[in-house]
Amino acid sequence: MALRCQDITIKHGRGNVLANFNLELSAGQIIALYGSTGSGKTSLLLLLAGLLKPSVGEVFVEDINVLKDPRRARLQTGLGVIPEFNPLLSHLSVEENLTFQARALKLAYPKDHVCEMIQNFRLEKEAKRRVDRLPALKYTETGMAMALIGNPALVLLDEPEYHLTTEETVIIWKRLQTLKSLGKTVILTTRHQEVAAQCDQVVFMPSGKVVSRHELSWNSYSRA
Ligand SMILES: Nc1ncnc2c1ncn2[C@@H]1O[C@H](COP(=O)(O)OP(=O)(O)OP(=O)(O)O)[C@@H](O)[C@H]1O
Repeated sequence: MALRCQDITIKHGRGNVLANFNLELSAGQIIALYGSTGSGKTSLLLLLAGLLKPSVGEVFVEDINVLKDPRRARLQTGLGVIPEFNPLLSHLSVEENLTFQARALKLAYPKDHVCEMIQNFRLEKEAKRRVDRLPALKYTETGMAMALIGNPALVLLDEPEYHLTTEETVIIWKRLQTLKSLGKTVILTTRHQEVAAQCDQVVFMPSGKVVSRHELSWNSYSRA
């Protein structure tokens, strides 16, 4: 089991973003949280990352209770760039950001992990550049490197196609397939049907209804 959300209610202000929300997903898949603006996709990512507390409910990642054991859960969960909660420090370089993350996760041999990520994402030329001066693809890849540096089982990405060209989106998609082949679970948010349709499973937000790609019929489910 990659994750389980049990009877989750998230309140923002006076309203509920999610109410009595339940979700169970198995490991090793690419999963889309698909829904329109304001349907709670980012809130769910933050919840899974342990960065948002629900008013009610429990969250388990790899059988770790995220609310009761956030430190252990954090080692299993890598979060990419989220506009509302961006882990990238804009005035620091790629290398400095990765080093910061490696130290925050208390990884042994942080330099080795930083070098590995820079090599894997072919960020050698950009390593000393400030992240706010990177082209969009390299910025997204730096966010993915930040998410992956602790070798988590679950990788969370908020609209990874955002700001990217079609060709760049294909490059990111290949990277996601590689993560899947390594046994990782990838959860991404999207507002785009064509992105969701490429994923193994689609979670319709805010209902939490899960449909596998093979069962998907957009005509009947697009308003689920
Ligand atoms: N910190 C906050 N305080 C108050 N309301 C919030 C907060 N964060 C999110 N919301 C509200 O909660 C609802 C869900 O927001 P969320 O960002 O999770 O949706 P989303 O599906 O990711 O939307 P988008 O596709 O635009 O990113 C929205 O109505 C939003 O305005």
